[in-house]
Amino acid sequence: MTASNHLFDFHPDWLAHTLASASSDLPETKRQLPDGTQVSRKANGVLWLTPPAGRKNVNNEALIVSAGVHGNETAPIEVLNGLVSELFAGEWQLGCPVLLILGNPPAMVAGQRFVDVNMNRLFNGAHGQAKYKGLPEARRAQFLEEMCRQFAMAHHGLALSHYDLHTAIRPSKRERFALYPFVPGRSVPAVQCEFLLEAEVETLLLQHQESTVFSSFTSSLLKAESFTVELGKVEPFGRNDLRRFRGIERALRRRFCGKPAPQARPPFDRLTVFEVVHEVLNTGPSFRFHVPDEVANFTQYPPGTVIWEDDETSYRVGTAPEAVVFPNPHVPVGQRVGLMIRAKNEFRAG
Ligand SMILES: O=C(O)CCC(=O)N[C@@H](CCC(=O)O)C(=O)O
Ligand SMILES: [Zn+2]
Repeated sequence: MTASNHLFDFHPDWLAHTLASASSDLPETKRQLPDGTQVSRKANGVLWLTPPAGRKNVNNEALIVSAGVHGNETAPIEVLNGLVSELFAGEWQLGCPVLLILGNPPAMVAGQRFVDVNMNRLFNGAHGQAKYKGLPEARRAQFLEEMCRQFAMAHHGLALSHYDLHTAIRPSKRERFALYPFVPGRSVPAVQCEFLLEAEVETLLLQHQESTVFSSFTSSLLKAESFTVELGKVEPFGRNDLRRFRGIERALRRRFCGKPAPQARPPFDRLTVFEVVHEVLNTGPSFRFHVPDEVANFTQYPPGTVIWEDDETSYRVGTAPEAVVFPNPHVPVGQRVGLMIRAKNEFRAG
């Protein structure tokens, strides 16, 4: 009997087990891999991995990697599941502590972005708002915050990074891009830009304000270097072309193994950096969004274009062209309808 089928109650892998247990409250279960790596299944879809004492942590780091915070964004879930299967099969050994999270198992089973409420608007304490009281997604966000807090405390001497992996609803003129949460006074470390390039992510958006997304919580509260990483387009389980996700898979495997970073190589040796200049919010019944439904991420608009208006105000593109990301007017009042971004600079590796 292998460690994996024991831990996953005889399901073939972590993902199958997580889907089958989506509506259960599982107790913590611990196992040890043959090389001494400790595996703790903290709850459904949450694995806390610790290498054996004495193994050198070459990059002096601890990693949180999440996927499935939106249940229909399946490719990164399949990537993480594949890496867990490799580790459990002994194909490589763990080089640093890792917390792996499949965010919203009931939404994964339903094949939906969320069940009751978008979980990626519930972090940084937003889960405590009265309107979310009693909702399973609010409880899960609170639990995930607590898991991350405990993991950060347990490894407080190590550099903490968090990669929250997603796929986008719309097609994109830039296939893969990352968002860097806003924390006053900080800038993106070169080593993180190099990691994004290693993962074949060539575009970075700098957020302009703190928010209630998962990566903003781990950045602001846990001082992690965190990113939301958009890796392609939403597809159902089994319909992803996983060859398009090899970059992130390779780069994460390398970090999990604790190997040093490789030299950046063309074409993945420069990162285009954008800054968010305006967040479009649904302002209420008179809100009108002038970006059509089929527009791709990174579609550019010339100066002066009216992007949205309501009966009181409007937003026009400023003096330089701006592009739209995540256009989606079908959100509750007060929530994000899209981001307007402007090119800032380029990061060149090496
Ligand atoms: O394609 C879309 O419209 C949404 C894709 C997605 O889920 N993106 C994240 C971004 C989080 C961030 O701003 O860091 C989200 O909307 O939650
Ligand atoms: Zn998402």
